[in-house]
Formats: sequence, structure tokens, C-alpha cells
Amino acid sequence: MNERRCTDTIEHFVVSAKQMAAIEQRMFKAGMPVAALMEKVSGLITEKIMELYPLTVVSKIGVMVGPGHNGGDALVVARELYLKGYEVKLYRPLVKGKELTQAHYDYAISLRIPVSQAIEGLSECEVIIDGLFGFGMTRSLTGDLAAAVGAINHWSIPVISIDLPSGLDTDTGEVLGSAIEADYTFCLGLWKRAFFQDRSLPYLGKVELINFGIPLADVKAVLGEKEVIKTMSESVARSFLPLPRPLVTHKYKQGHLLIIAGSRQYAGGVILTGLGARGSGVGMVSIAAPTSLKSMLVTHLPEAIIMDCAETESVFGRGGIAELPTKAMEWDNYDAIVIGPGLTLEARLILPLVLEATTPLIIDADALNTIAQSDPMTALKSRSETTILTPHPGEFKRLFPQLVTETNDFITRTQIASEQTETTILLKGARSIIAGEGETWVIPESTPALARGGSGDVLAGLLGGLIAQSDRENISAASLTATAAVWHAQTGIIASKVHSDLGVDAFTLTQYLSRWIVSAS
Ligand SMILES: NC(=O)C1=CN([C@@H]2O[C@H](COP(=O)(O)OP(=O)(O)OC[C@H]3O[C@@H](n4cnc5c(N)ncnc54)[C@H](O)[C@@H]3O)[C@@H](O)[C@H]2O)[C@H](O)CC1
Ligand SMILES: [K+]
Repeated sequence: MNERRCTDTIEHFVVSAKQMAAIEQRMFKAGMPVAALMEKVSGLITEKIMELYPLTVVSKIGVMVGPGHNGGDALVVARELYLKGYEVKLYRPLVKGKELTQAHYDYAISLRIPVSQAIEGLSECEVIIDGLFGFGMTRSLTGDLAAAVGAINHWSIPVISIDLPSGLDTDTGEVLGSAIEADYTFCLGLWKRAFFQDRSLPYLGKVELINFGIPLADVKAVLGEKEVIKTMSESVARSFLPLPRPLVTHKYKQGHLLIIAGSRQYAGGVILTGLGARGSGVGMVSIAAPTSLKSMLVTHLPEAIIMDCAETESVFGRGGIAELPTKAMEWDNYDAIVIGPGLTLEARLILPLVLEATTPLIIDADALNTIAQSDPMTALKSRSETTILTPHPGEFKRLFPQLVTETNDFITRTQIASEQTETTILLKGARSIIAGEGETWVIPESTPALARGGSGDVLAGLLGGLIAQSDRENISAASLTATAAVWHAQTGIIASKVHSDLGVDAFTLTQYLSRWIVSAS
């Protein structure tokens, strides 16, 4: 495997609370003392806090201390900051705690670090450290705990959460009763699943992984092969791009993508998909679209071959594709097909034929909605070639209503849907999730600037173009899908820096697709 593609480093793995506890136990069993690990971790957190809030700027720091080792970490951080000269005040709502945490508490008292009996005692602090609960939180926050969290969220004092914001479920990111809205979260050792569930984003603030040297062997031993979830970093995504191009090549060697999209009702989606494909660098784009869209498509995408299709009656104002021309259905001519954007539910007339194509197929938008109206499992499982679905949460729910009811976890949902349909699924969101062929990827960064009509059409074209020109023998569909998702998200970030979060309409987005590639050099 290409060395640059190595995802076997600590920063790439994502774990559940149960897996984290098992990994930690292996380290302890091998001889690493619990107290030594807590000192090491807390030393690193202290350094980060001092970088963010130097003594010259901030002096009063409040520390919330819980009963478990998250509270132990908080007490070590409190002690170190106190010894460095900060005015530290503790709040410990639960008197009982784990032995090591109690020992650190006793020592803090012996140093005369003040303790407030009520949360209000922390209201004058300039920063608050949240060490109430980490991955050991099992029950909902109630009573004094919930009230304390509510008070902190109400004040406008910056909050730093240790490991994860107290009150969030480590795996699903759900709020258990009430949760800290942190400004910064220092995730300890390995990324937890909650960091990649959309619902937890408003609570996490800026996130950073504190690498304290968990042995990779312990991670691999606990996760095995089946339960691996990885983040797709920018550098790994770049390594999956079809670069460098061979010096001697021609357009059909660089991939031929067929886009089947558009209707009279939704004429623009097909242009945006075409522009997304253009941005991918794919050698050739063919477009099958309703005949009345032809001249417009030629104007916007002069490089594409436009195959005009007979239209359905516009009784409902739809004007969708009634029939695909024979030329379009010579599937062997294409390296990938994208079907969906702007088709309307008239897609039902052509979809069964397209599903039979022996070409990698990306199914988006109305094609997904159309499949949802039939029997998705049977329709998708019967395909012989790679199939990629790109639903947003609404489309996902229409396709897999039962899964949405049965599991509260976006990652698990995507994995099960992928297994059941034998497809690769990209569940789009603030943190997109990709599952396919046993791989699971999460996308660690994006921007709300991309929450606009047409943004998904661009992604479908970009993904189709990437699949069409890639070395599919050596790169999985899931890896390429995650690469396209990173490319799309990072393009949004780059464009929003120039145009603001309000300025990244789908067309503008397409104009920045190549910037992400050159931004690395
Ligand atoms: N990852 C590592 O290798 C290290 C992690 N450290 C820190 O340890 C915590 C996890 O510690 P643990 O003691 O297992 O769990 P918590 O601190 O999250 O708290 C568990 C504690 O709280 C009780 N409890 C749970 N829910 C509630 C509730 N709603 N109300 C009241 N009490 C509750 C539960 O019964 C337990 O007693 C990890 O996050 C890191 O911060 C190490 O310090 C370094 C190595
Ligand atoms: K915490």
C-alpha cells in the first residue's frame, strides 16, 4: 500500500466507550500504572490550557470535578495550574468518588485549593474546566448535576471539556439529560464516536485529540478487523486522487462518466452535477437529459456530450426523462454512471434499466426517492457492479425507515444499511459517514456554508468523476467516496474563507474544486 495512504496511526481510529475501556485495560494489565497515565494525560491537557489561556491573560479558573477518572484528570490539571500560579476553585457535586480521584482530591485540599459548595461559586471564573464525566458516563444527569450544567451553559464563560462534554453519550452523541456546551474539547487518546455524530456538534466546540501514546497493537487487538472506523484525513484523501496523470494518455483513458439527470421542473441540478464532474478532472462527460434542456446544457457544459431524451408529458409540470436513447444504454462505454439529480419521481420509468447496468453506479436524489417507493433491498442487492448511494438524512429515512427507528446511532445505521443492500453508502451531514465493503469512514471537518440547494448535486458529479477515472482495482469504492466527501467539504471551507458562510452557493463551490488540490503544494 502507498505509504501516504497509511491510515494506521492513532489519529485515524474512532472507538466506542466499551472499546476505549478495553484498550485502557490492556495497557493497565501490561503494567502501565493508572495513576501514571492520569499524570501524563493531565500534564498534556495542562500545557494546552496554558497555551490557550496564559497567566498573563487569565488568572481565575474553575474546575468541575466528577466521581470517576475524568474527575481525577480534572484534579491533576487543577493542581498543576494552581502550582503554576492560577487562582483555582473546585466544584465537586458528588462526594463519593473512585479511589485515585479521592486521593487527588485529598491532596488538592491539603494544598488549600478552595472548594465551592455551590456552582455559583464558579461564576466569577474566567475559564471553566469540565471534568464531571468522560467515557464512563452511564446515566442521565439529573438534580444538582443537571442544574450545574445548566448554570454553566447560561454563563458566557469559556468552557474546556476533558475527553468529551459531560452529559453526552460517548457513542451516539445524544444528550443524556443535560450536557455541557463546551468551547474546546480535548479528546483523550482516541477519537470517540460521539465526535462524528451531527447531534453532538453544538456541544463540542473546537476539538483536539490529545495523543498520549496508546500502543497501536492494543487498539488493533481490541477492534479486530470488523469494527474499525476511521477518519478520512486530507492527506490520505489526496493520496487517493488520480495523480500524477500519466504523461501519455487520452480523454477516454481518464474516465468516461455518464450523468442521467434533470427535468423541465428541475433544470439546474444537472448543470451542477456536470460542473462537479468537470471539477473532478474526469476525461469525458456524457449527459442524458430531457430534450428541452439540451441547448442550456450545451451553453453551460460545452465540453460534454449531450444525449437528449424523450420527455414525459408535462401534465404535472415535470417533463422528466421518458426513455433513454440506445446510445446512452451502451453501458460498456462508461466507467461510471451518476443518476438522480433533478429527475423527479419520473425516474421510475428509467431506473430499473439503469440498475441493470454493468457499470459502477452512483445513485442520488430523486433516484433514491424512487427506489424508496419500491423494495430497496431487492433492487440494490441484485446489482453486479459497485453501487454507491448518497442520501441526506431525509432520503436515508425514506429508504430505511426501520433502521432509523431501531438505532439512534448514525454510524451504525449507515453500516447496517450498507450491509443489507450490499452497497456503499454516503450519509451526508455536518459530519458525513461512509460505509461499504466492510470499511467505515467518517469525515472530520466540514462547514455549514455547504448547507445549500445544489451542494449535493455537485458532490454527486465530483464523486462520479472520481470513480470513473480511478484505479478501482486498488482503491475501494468506500475510500473513493470518502475522498470525494473530503474534497467537497474542504472546497466548501476554502470557498467560505473567500465568500463567507453565506457566499458559497453551489455554482461558486464548483469554481473552487481544484483549489483544494493545489492548496497542498
Ligand atoms: N482513556 C484513557 O486511557 C484514560 C482515561 N482517563 C480518564 O478517565 C475517564 C473515564 O473514567 P471513568 O472513571 O471510567 O468514568 P467517568 O470519569 O466518566 O465517570 C464514571 C463514574 O461516574 C458515575 N456516573 C456515571 N454516570 C453518572 C450520573 N449520571 N450521575 C452520577 N454518577 C454517574 C459512574 O458510576 C462512575 O463512578 C476518561 O473519560 C478520561 O477522562 C484517565 O485519566 C487517563 C487515561
Ligand atoms: K468531561
